[in-house]
Amino acid sequence: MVSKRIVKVLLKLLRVLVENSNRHVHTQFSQILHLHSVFIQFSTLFLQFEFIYTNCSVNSWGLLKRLTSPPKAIESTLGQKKPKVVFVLGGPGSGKGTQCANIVEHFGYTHLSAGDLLRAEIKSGSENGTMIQNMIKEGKIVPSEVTIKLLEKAILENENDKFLIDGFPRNEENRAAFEAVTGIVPEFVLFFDCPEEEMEKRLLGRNQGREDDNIDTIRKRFKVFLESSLPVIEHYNSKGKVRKIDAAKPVGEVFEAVKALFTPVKRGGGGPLPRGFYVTVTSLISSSTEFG
Ligand SMILES: Nc1ncnc2c1ncn2[C@@H]1O[C@H](COP(=O)(O)OP(=O)(O)O)[C@@H](O)[C@H]1O
Ligand SMILES: Nc1ccn([C@@H]2O[C@H](COP(=O)(O)OP(=O)(O)O)[C@@H](O)[C@H]2O)c(=O)n1
Repeated sequence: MVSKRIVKVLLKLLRVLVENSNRHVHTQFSQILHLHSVFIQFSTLFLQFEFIYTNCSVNSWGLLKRLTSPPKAIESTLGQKKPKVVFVLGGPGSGKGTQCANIVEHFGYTHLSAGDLLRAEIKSGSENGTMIQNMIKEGKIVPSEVTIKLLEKAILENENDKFLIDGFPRNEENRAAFEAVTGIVPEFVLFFDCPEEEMEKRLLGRNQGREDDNIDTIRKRFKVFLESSLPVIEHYNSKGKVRKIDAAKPVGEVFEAVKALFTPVKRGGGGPLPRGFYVTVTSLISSSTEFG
């Protein structure tokens, strides 16, 4: 250790000074002796500090830095990464996951499905598992804190800087909390617009063994989508961020429309929803909902 070596060199120097002492040297010698004693005290303290934290398996320099710098907020961690984020929204069964897989393949994004992350959390046996499972069974939205933590971890663990966040934000609480905690503003919001009858048919035929793909839960999810998720799309529409896709078409045709949004030279296939735009998902309710 450097400090031990310095102490040894100093002691050697002192010995040489004592051996060759004369009157002139003697005055300097007492000053050096004083300095030496101060130095020894400091070194001892430093060695004790080093010993304690090495034995606590903590890097003392790292610990010092952590103690002297303010606690890092999630925002600053994600803020440093500055990921490019596209939110992928749409009703249950509108084809979000299907199209995300295509975008990943063609445009190098990483797909993060909020629903998949929550299902993985249940499987991992986490303490939140039972709560998440019950919420999903009821088609309810899991508290933002839980979902945001999972998203943040997934973003930070991945080296990519381009992410498709699928199925999030699903309500105003999701949206506001994500913005407040991460500081991330989406590049745009990809909105898959699909009528209820089509989504219901797709979900009942999805066959992925999902507990929530039964008619009772599907109806609850449609209701939650209308009441809680559409206002989020409306919010982003008012900021000119929504790119609407007609998701009732066959997979290939839907992807052609999606491609246009991700290909810079061909950009222009989407664009913000015009004021007074009516979405087909509003067949879920008796009257249409007006955006803008
Ligand atoms: N454009 C489409 N036309 C017909 N079926 C589709 C289309 N897009 C997706 N599907 C099918 O519908 C089901 C739901 O699609 P998925 O991508 O899982 O939707 P979401 O992620 O929005 O819930 C899947 O079985 C999928 O294969
Ligand atoms: N942001 C989110 C996303 C999903 N979820 C839960 O996960 C369920 C499934 O979401 P999903 O995105 O995988 O599936 P779809 O409903 O879009 O088909 C939702 O019905 C919610 O219960 C949530 O609570 N919060």
